[in-house]
Amino acid sequence: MRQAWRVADVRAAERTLLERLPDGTLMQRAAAGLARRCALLLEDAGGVYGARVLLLVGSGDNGGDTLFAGAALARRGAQVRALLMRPDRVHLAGLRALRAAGGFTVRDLPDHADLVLDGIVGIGASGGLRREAAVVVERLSHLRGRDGRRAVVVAVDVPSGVAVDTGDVPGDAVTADVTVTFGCLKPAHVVGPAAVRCGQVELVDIGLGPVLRADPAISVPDAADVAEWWPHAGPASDKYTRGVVGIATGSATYPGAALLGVSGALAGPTGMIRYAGSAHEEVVRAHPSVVTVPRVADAGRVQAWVCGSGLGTDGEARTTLRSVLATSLPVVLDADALTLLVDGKHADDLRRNGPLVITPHDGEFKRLAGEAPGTDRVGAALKLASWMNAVVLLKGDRTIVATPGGEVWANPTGTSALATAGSGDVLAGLLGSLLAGGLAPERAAVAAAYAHGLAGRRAAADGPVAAPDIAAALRYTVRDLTGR
Ligand SMILES: NC(=O)C1=CN([C@@H]2O[C@H](COP(=O)(O)OP(=O)(O)OC[C@H]3O[C@@H](n4cnc5c(N)ncnc54)[C@H](O)[C@@H]3O)[C@@H](O)[C@H]2O)[C@@H](O)CC1
Repeated sequence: MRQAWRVADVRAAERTLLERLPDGTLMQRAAAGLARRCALLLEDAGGVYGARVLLLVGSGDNGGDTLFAGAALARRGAQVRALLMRPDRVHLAGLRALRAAGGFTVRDLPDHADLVLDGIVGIGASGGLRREAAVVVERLSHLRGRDGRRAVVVAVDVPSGVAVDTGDVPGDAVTADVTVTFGCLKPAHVVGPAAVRCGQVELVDIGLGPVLRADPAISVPDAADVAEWWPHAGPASDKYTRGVVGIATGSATYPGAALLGVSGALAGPTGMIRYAGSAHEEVVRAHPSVVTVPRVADAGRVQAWVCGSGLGTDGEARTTLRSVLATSLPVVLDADALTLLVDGKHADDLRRNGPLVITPHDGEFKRLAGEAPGTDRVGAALKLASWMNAVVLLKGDRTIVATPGGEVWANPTGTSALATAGSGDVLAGLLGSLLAGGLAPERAAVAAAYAHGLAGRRAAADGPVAAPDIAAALRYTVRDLTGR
């Protein structure tokens, strides 16, 4: 698991360290780690000696890191040029170090560079990029290096132009191949469109960890977390003790939603699936292991329900929703069930004891919350989670899972391959199975999003992806993830 901290908490930790260490120590640590990573990138691309390195240098300490790293590369024989955003306000010690190592300043963007270090602005950024910086950033993609290859862009701490605490990208911003960050991750590395701008994120240890006292803002699961959480059958397990998941999705009009939900659940840990709904004949034909009935009331015992997609919004759909909410079991609500919640007729049904997980995309979120997630997706998801007393899985390139208690997770496995009709039905089915298998709601949501993303990637490796391909890939993804 990795974790990200907000700027104010990073600053507080940095202040503590700065009081304990001689002046400049932190910046030297940061610059040394940055230079080491840049040297490795250059070695991969033909060597450090003679490589053309361009530094984009802002007026704060982010520019200082960049100048010191540039000096280290110049000492190894790289031709280092620095473009200063504000020559009148530059980190003077950094500039002196660069010059002493043989580096130069330039007045305009050169035509060629093998490596660009983006040190325009780091965690001290406020608002969108200023004009002089935006003009430079717009032209970066034209830079060419050795053999006509595109210059490799390394962002120092964060890509300039991103909103560090929210992961928003309000305007022009650097798109990096690698982001070298210091001390700890920040939200922009793991959520929102900013995370995509970071490329590969690498962390340089500057000794911040022991003095980071605040709780992290966001956690990012890894494969080991998901494997550890995934419920496993033991020698004494039977189909009931492994959990029974109830799927109340789809309808005679939309049987596909039912089939996809079931196929997602089939990749989960439960020993049995019960389907309740008007698509019951199609479901049993396609999946003979599923026990099917026409109505939730007839379904028998389950340990969790999935309700929503393809249900429609008529009286029968309302009855289905009411029936699952009347239980005290964990419930996943998706798609049409979320639409049904909007008109307020189910307010009383929502006052229940059982855990609730909702899985909106942005449009559904807007209908539920009254406004789109906006620029602060984490903040918006937390607000809705608290308001609905539900775990909110807000779908996106970096799907967010927020709990009513204030915990936030960002899924790192997302892929655009998942943006296809029915993909969410597969996710909801898997999530329901994990809940029925005994996993706590937030872990079930995090683990389902993680496996679903990996399955999307696996399916995409074979060509264009439709939802059944994601469901088919899930089985192998779960095997690889859990070793079973
Ligand atoms: N504080 C510390 O102890 C450490 C800080 N480090 C570096 O210092 C950085 C933070 O330094 P600062 O606090 O000086 O802040 P930054 O260097 O991130 O940014 C502040 C400067 O950027 C300008 N600026 C602000 N918003 C801008 C915008 N939208 N467009 C263009 N320019 C803008 C400001 O005028 C100011 O001069 C970190 O990101 C990291 O790179 C590292 O050296 C590690 C230790």
